Amino acid sequence: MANAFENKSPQGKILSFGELLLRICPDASGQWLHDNQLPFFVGGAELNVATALALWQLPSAYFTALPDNELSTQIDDYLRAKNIDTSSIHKHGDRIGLYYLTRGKDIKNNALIYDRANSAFAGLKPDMVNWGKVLDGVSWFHFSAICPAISEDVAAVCSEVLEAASARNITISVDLNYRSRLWKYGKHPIDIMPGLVEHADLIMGNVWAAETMLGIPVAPDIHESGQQSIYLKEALQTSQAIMAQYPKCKAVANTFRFDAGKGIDYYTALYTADKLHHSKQYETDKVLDKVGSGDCFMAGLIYGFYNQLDAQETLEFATAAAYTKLFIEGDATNLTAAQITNAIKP
Ligand SMILES: O=C(O)C(=O)C[C@H](O)[C@H](O)CO
Repeated sequence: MANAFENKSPQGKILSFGELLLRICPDASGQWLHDNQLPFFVGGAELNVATALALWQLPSAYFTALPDNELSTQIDDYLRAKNIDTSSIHKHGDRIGLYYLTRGKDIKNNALIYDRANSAFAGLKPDMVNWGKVLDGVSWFHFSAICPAISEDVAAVCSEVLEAASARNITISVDLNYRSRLWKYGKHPIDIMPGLVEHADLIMGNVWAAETMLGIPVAPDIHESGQQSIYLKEALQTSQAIMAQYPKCKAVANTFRFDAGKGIDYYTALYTADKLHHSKQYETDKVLDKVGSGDCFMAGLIYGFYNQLDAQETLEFATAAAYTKLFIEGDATNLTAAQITNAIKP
């Protein structure tokens, strides 16, 4: 069966929209102070998506805001060398956002420190950007729940660009990536996200994010058995509830990533055309870098739907993309589409 996006979009650019962040990586022992060295990576959830798509030979474009200075020019050159179209990057403001993450740690703990207040992206306001120009030639628009978590103004900008993209019949995807360290401006995700998600054709996240952001409840005893079949049943219910609540939505994807000692167990589900697909389960007892694995899954879904793969092929590609990212240091994948296809679990 062909996929749910088949007749939706002509094959234009895929524009990822979000804040570029530099990740600074101190080591846990403080050796960086003695060595005068702090490793870093270029990141930001939506840029990680754009980077993967460009590497996989799709027409990938990226919108962010950066200050008009020499550092931004170097970053711009770096992204263009990766075949990312940066022509719509908005130059204003004074800062590039940073985050510090202790080497080898996950963003879901105290090892994460944000230093992104007053960044150029956080300074975006409605009516500042000509969206007609930015969206010219775009057939797919991707954003994530990190953007509206930054400030009320940025949430309003998200709404503005989504209205413009919807009016142009552009396919829209969203990653419900919940960052509890953000959302500090007096609004909760549930106040903002439903109004943005209503524009989305493809919604990716997990059942807990759907609860926090869209108010779709998760069974309270879900962790009791730990069985895959119970989690998949929950994925089905959450997906059906999302589809009922958001009539524009054509596909919902959920990931399940559980810590297992120093490693993880990982599998995913995709609901589309009234059917729940699930991936193979991947297991590993060690992981190098979890950052950006979810972004890679998102990019894999876009890759599959854009290339008209069927739903199961799309899901297996996206899952292998996310899983293989766990062994790559840095924010984005460096594996080609062919390498990922070869890594799909038989
Ligand atoms: O938290 C953010 O805003 C980031 O973009 C940092 C990481 O790039 C992101 O969490 C990875 O998904």
